[in-house]
Amino acid sequence: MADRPSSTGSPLPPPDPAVAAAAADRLAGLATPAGALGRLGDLAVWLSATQGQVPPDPLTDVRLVIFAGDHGVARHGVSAYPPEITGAMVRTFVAGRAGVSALAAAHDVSVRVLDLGVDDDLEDLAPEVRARKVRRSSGPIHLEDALTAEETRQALEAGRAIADEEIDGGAQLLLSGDMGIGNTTPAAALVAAALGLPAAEVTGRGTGVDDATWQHKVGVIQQALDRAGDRVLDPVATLTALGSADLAATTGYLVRAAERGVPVLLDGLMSVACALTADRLAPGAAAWFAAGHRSTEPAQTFALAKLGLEPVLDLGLRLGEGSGAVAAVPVLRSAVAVLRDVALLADLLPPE
Ligand SMILES: O=C(O)c1ccc[n+]([C@@H]2O[C@H](COP(=O)([O-])O)[C@@H](O)[C@H]2O)c1
Ligand SMILES: Cc1cc2nc[nH]c2cc1C
Repeated sequence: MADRPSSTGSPLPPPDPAVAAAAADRLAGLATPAGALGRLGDLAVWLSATQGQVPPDPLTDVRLVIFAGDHGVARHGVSAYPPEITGAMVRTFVAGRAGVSALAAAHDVSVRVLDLGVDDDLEDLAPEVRARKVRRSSGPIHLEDALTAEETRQALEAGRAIADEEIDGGAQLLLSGDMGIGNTTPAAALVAAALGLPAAEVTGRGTGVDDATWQHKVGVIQQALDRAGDRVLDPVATLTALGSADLAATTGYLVRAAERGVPVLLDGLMSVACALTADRLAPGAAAWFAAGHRSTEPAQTFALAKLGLEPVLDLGLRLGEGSGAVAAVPVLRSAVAVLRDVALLADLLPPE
């Protein structure tokens, strides 16, 4: 696959390599056969390095932010559901009754939902939910730009500020989630743009479109890519042409978490498409990301491969909302527990 160049920035520093080496030493010395902890061991080493300490602290403050927005393209026959669902689901997150709400309650993850571009004023909700709103919906990307350059800047900045708020509030691990009917179309376009792939390879079934709708969706994504032209060489211009306020904000949130040295657990297609964009904007950011799960969307698998991330779970999920990331949190907590609490083999054996 033909890679696109990154546009800006010197590489971000990775999680501390010396701490990673010390964590790997401790892992190797645990009272388990060598390698027996498999990927739990890898995750424990990564978490140690992100925290800069061995063993890592237990994950008691895990926070999900759901970035919500509508997409002009959703009025052009690319989804199995109408755009009115987006605002209704934002109200459902606030009420704590969505799929992700149940998972988050089960796994002690806090949930914050923010309207970046929902095509509904949501005036019945608390002003905090709307405080970062950039606009109502986005331009239909096959016909016009999703955003203006100024709106993209504003949304990226909003995402950065949201990450700062959560980190300053004590987050040890951040999760990103999405809500927006039609959003698998711009997210797949972002991945195609970053990786130089044709629409037919990245297009998935989203909420469950039939064959004819899938074929139409491929055409819409290819038209959007052709319309964007060379702007796909620049990640910010790509967000303006093909993204949306919620996807740009998610990207800013991920970049800022990596800059602040706070680990992120990614979710499905939207989260991972934004992680790919974040790593284009701030090369090295991906070292701060882990993949919660593999979504059924093909574009997510391409983006994960490019980022070098192996998902923790593979459950056939395609809900979005941050659900796959939240479902993976107990696995990360398990990784921390083994590196903290398992005895050292050397301590079990009588001294020679
Ligand atoms: O996270 C994923 O990979 C994922 C895959 C398919 C669908 N979704 C969710 O479904 C909505 C987008 O699907 P669609 O068909 O409307 O583009 C949006 O609200 C997402 O949260 C999410
Ligand atoms: C009901 C519903 C809930 C969702 N959550 C994320 N995307 C969604 C799409 C629909 C249609």
